[in-house]
Amino acid sequence: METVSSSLNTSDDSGVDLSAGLTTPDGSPIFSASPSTSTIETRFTSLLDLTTSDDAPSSQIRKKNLPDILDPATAGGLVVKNVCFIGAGYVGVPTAAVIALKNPFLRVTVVDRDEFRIRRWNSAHLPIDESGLSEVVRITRDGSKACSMDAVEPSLPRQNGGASIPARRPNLIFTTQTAKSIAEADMIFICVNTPTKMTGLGKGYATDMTAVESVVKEVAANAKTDAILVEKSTVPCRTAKLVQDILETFRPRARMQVLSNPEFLSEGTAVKNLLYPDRIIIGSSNTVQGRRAGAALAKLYSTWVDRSKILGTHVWSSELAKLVANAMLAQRISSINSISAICETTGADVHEVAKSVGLDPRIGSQFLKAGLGFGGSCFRKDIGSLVYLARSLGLEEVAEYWNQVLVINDLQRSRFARNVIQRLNGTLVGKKIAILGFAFKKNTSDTRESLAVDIIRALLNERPAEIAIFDPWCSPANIQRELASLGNHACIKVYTDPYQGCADSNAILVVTDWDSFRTPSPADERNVVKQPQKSDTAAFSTLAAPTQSASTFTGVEMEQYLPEPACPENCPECKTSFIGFNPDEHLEWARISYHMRKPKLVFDGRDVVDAAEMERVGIKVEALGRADNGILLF
Ligand SMILES: NC(=O)C1=CN([C@@H]2O[C@H](COP(=O)(O)OP(=O)(O)OC[C@H]3O[C@@H](n4cnc5c(N)ncnc54)[C@H](O)[C@@H]3O)[C@@H](O)[C@H]2O)C=CC1
Ligand SMILES: O=C(O)[C@H]1O[C@H](OP(=O)(O)OP(=O)(O)OC[C@H]2O[C@@H](n3ccc(=O)[nH]c3=O)[C@H](O)[C@@H]2O)[C@H](O)[C@@H](O)[C@@H]1O
Repeated sequence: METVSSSLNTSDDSGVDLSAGLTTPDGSPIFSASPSTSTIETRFTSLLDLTTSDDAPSSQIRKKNLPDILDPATAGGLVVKNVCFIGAGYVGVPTAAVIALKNPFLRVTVVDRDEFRIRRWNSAHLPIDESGLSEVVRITRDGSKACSMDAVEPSLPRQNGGASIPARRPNLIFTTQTAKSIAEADMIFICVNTPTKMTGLGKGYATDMTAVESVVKEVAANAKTDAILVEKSTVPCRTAKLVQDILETFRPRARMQVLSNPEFLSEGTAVKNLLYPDRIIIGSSNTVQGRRAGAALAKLYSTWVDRSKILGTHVWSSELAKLVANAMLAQRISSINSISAICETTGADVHEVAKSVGLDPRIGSQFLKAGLGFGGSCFRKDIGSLVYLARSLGLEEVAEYWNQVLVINDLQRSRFARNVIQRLNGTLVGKKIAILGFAFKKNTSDTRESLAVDIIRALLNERPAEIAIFDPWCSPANIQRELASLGNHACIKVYTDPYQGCADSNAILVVTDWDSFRTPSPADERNVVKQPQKSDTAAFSTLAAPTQSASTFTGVEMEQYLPEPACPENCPECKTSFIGFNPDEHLEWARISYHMRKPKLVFDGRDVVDAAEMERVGIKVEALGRADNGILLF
């Protein structure tokens, strides 16, 4: 990596007293043996060894104000020209694409061992559906033409009085050439998956570090000696030590720095979250080199993120903060879901309770939506990781506290399935059950940790005639793949037409909160636009600091786009492109009701249908978190 001259003092410049002993805020030695630490598993014992010579614990940093990570004195002079993202998934690509967009002179390479995925990222058929992502990828991967601002968005503020958007060269590359891409990079982001271990030590809780370990070995073998390695994947606290140890083992003379820079985006709003982040956390070791590396990363973000939102922390704090953020969000969901069970038998309405509680600004309204529990690829595994960490430290009560979030989460689906079976007279034999929604939440086609799978598993035991699945956005192939864990069941069918899927069903289960399943209301009409707005695409091109108002998109073909890569003859994706129901349309519930069989029940697991409206079309609704109509107390 190129280094330009810097005023950086090589002695410690953080204002932190590094001579102090390794102590916690209460003065006790960090991670000192507690009565139960003898049970700490060996893997964590080695991770907990804090005695690296160039490092200081975060407790010492906490005693003084953190230095501004973008302070020129901290920043040093590292020049980053090439970055490499390893892992072309939900995190790797949106993050790489937005960094490429906002740093047009940076060369951004995304590598993945999955050739199919990379081929699709290089095609007109992107493998991940995210609002605004195809626009950003087209501009950064293909470059763009100069074009007039007026053609794009007359109301957007002009830069330098100019009325045109300059052309851009491509600066985002997708490839399977891992070794070459790593070798060229000044900074390498690890964005590979970190699922839960399914076998062996810590199974069901501990993080499976196989992919991270394999990537770090590739970095050790191929990277520049002073490359910066960034943990973007969500990893257990103290992974940076593990990474550093692997680097030192396989590349003893290298001087690579390891940073933690966790990602907080949510699927469905990834581009928006990346363009307007709440915060950027950059964890580094408490050394001159560590802070310098952190500052080099902070500089990439500072091209569009206000420096007040870029927080430098110690690397362990950064790693742990990501797990804690997810655990606390999930904890709110389990908290309100635990109340939904009480509501169902008392006559209270959990959604009214949540609204009443959330109006207290100290509590806030977000993540208080009761439903079937949280799905998706991260909450479960990240809480599992936290539980495992606590257990490994001998903190059984802490582990149990967080584990309870998972227990309540599973309970929601089993309560829901049990209610379905009971309301259908305790038997599903000869009955058709339709499932509306397979994605783990609306506005994504991600089927990982779908809530539907647990429900279907429970229903299958009752030998239904058919379980029909419809989702407006998930491809039938992905749904089938996700169902493979249930084994072969001829009664499960996946439909691309909701009306066919629901025809002849005795009951319909609403499993995903898609707006299209809602009974329309005037409020819905006002909120239908979820597509990209012209102004944001314009902001992409001008590199103007985006305004908060330009936070949605409208998917208009922009005149600065260059043609997308042409598909080969017989392109498999052109043939199999999934064209389902338009997610912006509302289901016609009257039409569905007409073709249903008695007792025409809808079990609403997501609070999306209005019981009175449904009653009008002949459907009875059983809503999670609301009293059964028969149990009203007054
Ligand atoms: N999905 C999300 O919304 C968020 C995920 N995260 C974290 O980011 C990490 C990645 O998650 P996703 O992007 O969802 O996963 P993903 O499964 O979509 O993508 C991971 C990619 O890494 C590739 N990969 C695995 N091992 C590789 C290797 N040795 N060499 C090259 N490529 C390799 C896989 O082929 C895959 O394409 C995880 O740690 C996750 O917890 C963090 C925030 C949000
Ligand atoms: O680490 C990650 O992977 C990400 O996990 C979540 O993002 P995501 O899983 O994409 O989706 P969320 O919007 O958080 O929803 C997760 C699940 O909780 C459910 N949920 C959410 C909110 C709520 O009030 N109630 C509720 O049941 C959703 O339906 C969904 O099944 C976090 O919100 C992100 O900040 C984080 O970066």
